[in-house]
Amino acid sequence: MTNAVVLDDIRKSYHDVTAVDGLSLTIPEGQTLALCGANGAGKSTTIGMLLGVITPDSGHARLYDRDPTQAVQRGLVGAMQQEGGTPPRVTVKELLTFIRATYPNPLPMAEVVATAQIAGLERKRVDRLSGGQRQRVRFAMALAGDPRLLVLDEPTAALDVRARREFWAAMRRLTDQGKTIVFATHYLEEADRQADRIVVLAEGRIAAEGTGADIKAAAELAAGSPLEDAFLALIAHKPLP
Ligand SMILES: Nc1ncnc2c1ncn2[C@@H]1O[C@H](COP(=O)(O)OP(=O)(O)OP(=O)(O)O)[C@@H](O)[C@H]1O
Repeated sequence: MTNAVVLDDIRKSYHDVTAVDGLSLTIPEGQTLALCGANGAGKSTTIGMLLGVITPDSGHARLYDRDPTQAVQRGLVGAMQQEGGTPPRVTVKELLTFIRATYPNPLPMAEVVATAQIAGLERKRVDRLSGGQRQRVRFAMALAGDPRLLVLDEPTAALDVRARREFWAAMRRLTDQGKTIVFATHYLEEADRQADRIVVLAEGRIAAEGTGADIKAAAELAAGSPLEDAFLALIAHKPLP
């Protein structure tokens, strides 16, 4: 089986803060993986190293058995990081046209627009969108190259209830096509419902992983308990950042 992602003992510190502390993770192609953890647990730093935008102090990340930067350049990966990434003064359509042109086999514009639910926004300036609209445009940017792997840092954070529901319906269509998806979230019910596998990070390490039921078992809770209870039990001894 092809592995989309291999993280091998990656570490990253910022001065005296250890953001990621020897994390190893293999994600087979086609899997949907949720990365959960408290503020400061190391999710975004892990995603940054996975994408090759943050260099690990030690260990290494491989995507499709390549260097992450090379995999990104080949259009194998589409990413939506937490903030920024949209230039001012261009329209949504101009931005997506430009991005699609940088990929060898981009997704047809109509499919990008439909999947990211941005119909009607194409002529708007990117810097005049609402938070939720901008988030959907950033999702469209991640989709534009028709990547095999989508890496999404808190993709539903600014979405309203309907947009969130439609986002997950679109994600299910993508997983049905065999895409691999890695997403970070604070919404544990979303992780439980949408992911094949949940990884709980605490202080830059994997505190528990598996299905929602596995996470509850790791926290020694009954299967019917809310995942949030398991999560809080697993990170209970960690101080607030
Ligand atoms: N560029 C940086 N410079 C200094 N410290 C950093 C930097 N980036 C992250 N950190 C620190 O590393 C730790 C992990 O941060 P990271 O952003 O990976 O966490 P996170 O799990 O994504 O948090 P959140 O849920 O709040 O987005 C935190 O203590 C953070 O303050």
